[in-house]
Amino acid sequence: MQQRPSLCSLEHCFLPHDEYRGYRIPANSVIIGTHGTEYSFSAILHDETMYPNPHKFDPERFLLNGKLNPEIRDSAEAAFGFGKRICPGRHVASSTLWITIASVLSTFNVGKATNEDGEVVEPTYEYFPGLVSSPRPFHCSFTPRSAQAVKVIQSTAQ
Ligand code: HEM
Repeated sequence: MQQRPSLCSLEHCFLPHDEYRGYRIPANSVIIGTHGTEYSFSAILHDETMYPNPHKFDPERFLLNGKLNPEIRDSAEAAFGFGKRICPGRHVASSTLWITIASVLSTFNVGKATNEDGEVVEPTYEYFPGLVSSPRPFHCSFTPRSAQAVKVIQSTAQ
């Protein structure tokens, strides 16, 4: 089974015993924040009360009249962890994702793949299982947006 390695550590060992909202946490318990898993509807990022139909790819759920909807929790509030062990790479990660996605979308039309008969191939939306999951490979289509975009893309090839 193929699984990408992760830079980040999610699990923490709780040294003294403690109590949180009436739940007893014995000493040395392993604590893992439930950010989200591909099978879960209760994890923070798949909370149906906050994100209806949480497994649907639906970026518009974060928008209201073309702007960020303040009623919808920003997923970055949970995706990078919490408290003193929050991900120290979160600003690098967010900026890198932003510039990478913006660069791709400014130069390519991204869409579903077609087969040899010209029929649209629906993506599978399947994930590798695991604590940190990633999508299984799927076919899609990248088409340069213009002749100018082709020049920009070619200028980046070494
Ligand atoms: C989208 C990309 C990333 C996501 C979603 C992510 C998410 C996380 C999460 C959930 C944790 C655990 C926080 C906790 O226990 O509360 C974590 C920890 C960590 N991350 Fe990231 N991370 C990302 C990128 C990066 C990058 C680019 C770096 C380094 C350049 C990095 C370095 C670390 C380190 C060193 C820790 C352990 C921090 C500690 O235990 O004190 N991460 N990350």
